[in-house]
Amino acid sequence: MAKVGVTLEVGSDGVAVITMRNPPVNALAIPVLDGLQEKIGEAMRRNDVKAAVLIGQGGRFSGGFDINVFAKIHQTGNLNLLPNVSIDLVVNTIEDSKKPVVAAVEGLALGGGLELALACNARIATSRTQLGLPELSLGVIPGFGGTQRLPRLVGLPKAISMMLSSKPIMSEEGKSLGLIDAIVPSGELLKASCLWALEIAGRCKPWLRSLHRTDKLPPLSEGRKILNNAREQAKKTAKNLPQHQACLDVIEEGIIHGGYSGILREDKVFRDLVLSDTSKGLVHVFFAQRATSKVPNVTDSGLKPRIVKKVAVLGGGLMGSGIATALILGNVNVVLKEINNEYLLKGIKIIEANVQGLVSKGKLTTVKAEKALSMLKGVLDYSDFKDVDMVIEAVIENVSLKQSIFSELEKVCPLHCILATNTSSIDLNIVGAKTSSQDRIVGAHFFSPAHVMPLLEIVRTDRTSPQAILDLMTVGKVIKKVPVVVGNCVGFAVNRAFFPYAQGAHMLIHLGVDVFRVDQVITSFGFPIGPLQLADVAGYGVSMAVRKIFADAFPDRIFEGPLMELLIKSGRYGKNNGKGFYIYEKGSRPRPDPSILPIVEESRRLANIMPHGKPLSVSDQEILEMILFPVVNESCRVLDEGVVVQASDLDIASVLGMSFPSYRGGIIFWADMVGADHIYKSLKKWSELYGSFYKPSRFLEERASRGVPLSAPVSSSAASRSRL
Ligand SMILES: C[C@H](O)CC(=O)SCCNC(=O)CCNC(=O)[C@H](O)C(C)(C)COP(=O)(O)OP(=O)(O)OC[C@H]1O[C@@H](n2cnc3c(N)ncnc32)[C@H](O)[C@@H]1OP(=O)(O)O
Repeated sequence: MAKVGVTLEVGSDGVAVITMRNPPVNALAIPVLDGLQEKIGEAMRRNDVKAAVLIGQGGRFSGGFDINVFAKIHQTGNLNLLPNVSIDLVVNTIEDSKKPVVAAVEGLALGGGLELALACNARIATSRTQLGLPELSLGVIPGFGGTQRLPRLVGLPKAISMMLSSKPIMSEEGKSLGLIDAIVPSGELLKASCLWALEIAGRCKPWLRSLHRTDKLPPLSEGRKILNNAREQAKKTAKNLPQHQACLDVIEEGIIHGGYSGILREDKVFRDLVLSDTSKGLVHVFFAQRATSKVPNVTDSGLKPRIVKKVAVLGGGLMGSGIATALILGNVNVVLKEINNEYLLKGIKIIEANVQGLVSKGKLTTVKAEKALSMLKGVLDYSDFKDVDMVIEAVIENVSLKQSIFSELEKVCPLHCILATNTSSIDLNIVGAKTSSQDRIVGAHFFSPAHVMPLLEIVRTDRTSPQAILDLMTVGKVIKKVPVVVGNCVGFAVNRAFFPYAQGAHMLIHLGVDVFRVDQVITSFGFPIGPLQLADVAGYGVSMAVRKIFADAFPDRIFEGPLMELLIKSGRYGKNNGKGFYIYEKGSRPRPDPSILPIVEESRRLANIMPHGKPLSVSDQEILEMILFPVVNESCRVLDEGVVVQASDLDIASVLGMSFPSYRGGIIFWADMVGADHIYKSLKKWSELYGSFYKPSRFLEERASRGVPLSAPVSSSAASRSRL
């Protein structure tokens, strides 16, 4: 039996059981869709069939249309690869069939998977089954009729919220909304669904066609009001994303002109959106994120991850407490060690506040919060370290302190214990220099706030064992992070690639560009905050320390304007002391602080880099490029040195660690969309005008001259320099 396809089996009760098979999630690949057309058609023609049940193999109904098809269309531009499903299969073959079809839904029904179920005459589900239409998160809208049938089953407001948020609901909620007809235990799903289908055929249960229903739809004027509110909301929350407004327009079409008309419009808009840059970026991110789980010589080496039950966190500062919070929320026992009672209590308080914050936002129940906090133990010595499986050190960035901690850890922890450090800047070989456990030493670089930011950069040296990496990757996944394995270098992948980000902003300010315009351009591009507000949030002390590290490592390409020093001298440290580029007041959005301008003027005067002493006149596009192209340039060096396994890892790291807009696909994907040639020529021009900060890297120059995308794998000679 082929691994991918559809089977039909007719039972003695006269019910045809039609099973979709495409492990692991029964994605609706073309052979599955063809198989459905064929087998459902056959069931409708056969005289021994009274009704049909649609089910997915292996406890999962379907994860939706095969996203690989989108990727193929993005590569080729060939829209003909999209099958005609919405009318031929979903309306004509399923919904308008002469015999009832019931969906037996287990595990998950997402996207096209749920849309098939919506077209069936009833839906029977197991408990805790995920139901959702996440298409907008891929830059498209539902394309198998979901925009029309979901509002008709659950009502307009709920349908809009499910589609615009892309978040699934559970079958229990689906039952209360009328999306699901009954919830049954897993072992009884097929039997109950067959019975339901027979009862519809026998007219003991209503024979409902979702597209024909209107009972849950509001009157036209109310519907328009709901849609207009959603449009206004989406303008704020989904800036730059065409699929949100398009989805609302398509829903409206169906409310005004009827479901079938809505289906036709949906099909057209769906096809237009598949080719949008947004869809290209988001589909790339979907696969890139999954590709981070495949690390050569680690995940393919046959090793099994060991269970990590207990982790010690050293240091209860902001990072240590955030890491401890993430661990206890993931059901991992944590021992938090500090050097004195005062610091320990401070750390525990931060953790409690982190957990409480999630409860207040409705993201965690009180019961789960209590359970999480019960997994935390504060200590002042190493006696509890004798049975820990992993230690994550998160003390201040001080080489000799870290070295002495690691040599101590080697003595007090069991032999299998992984010794991880959260350093963001110190070479791991130096951290572990005074131990003989280099194989167990690994970087666990979390991003602040560690219990919120999804990226976990796992830093390996040439001596870190594959087992230690695999175990840390597994812990990362348990605590719902996305682990990206990177090589050991100054700043690792993310901070290294983005070190020119703040400096690019400072360069522009000193060239005479308005401070707040810089942030505005960057937020219009899609970052949540600009580089100057980011400096406020991180604190100027941190910015100065980071700049020093990079200035030492890469003196040839650093821009050091005097602005930060002047700000600190005038008593400004950023958001922490309430004095930054912006004014921060509780309950309102940060406002630009005009009192910063004389300091900026003074800094410009001291730096004296404005051409002919006059402020540079630039467009918003140039501002964007003068900040992001240097980041692309440094990213090229990261690729050239083999710091990441593949270019797409840097995309994911930039999205999850730096909040680069996901719909632009990540830093390298975006750069390839812009074109290496344009980036190279721009940097070259600016390097001649403004100095070596902009000097194009060898890698960029080579790719641009050969017309090879930056994302293409590095050559074998470069791969031999890999740090992985
Ligand atoms: C016309 C329609 O309206 C359009 C659509 O239906 S678009 C598709 C809508 N569906 C989605 O967006 C769901 C996408 N998938 C997911 O969110 C998650 O994979 C999931 C919740 C289904 C399962 O998650 P999880 O168990 O963690 O497994 P995960 O690692 O993500 O996926 C397992 C494998 O299935 C693949 N996969 C999952 N959904 C897929 C899909 N819809 N198409 C193709 N492959 C898919 C993944 O790429 C991964 O492959 P890999 O092992 O080779 O890396």
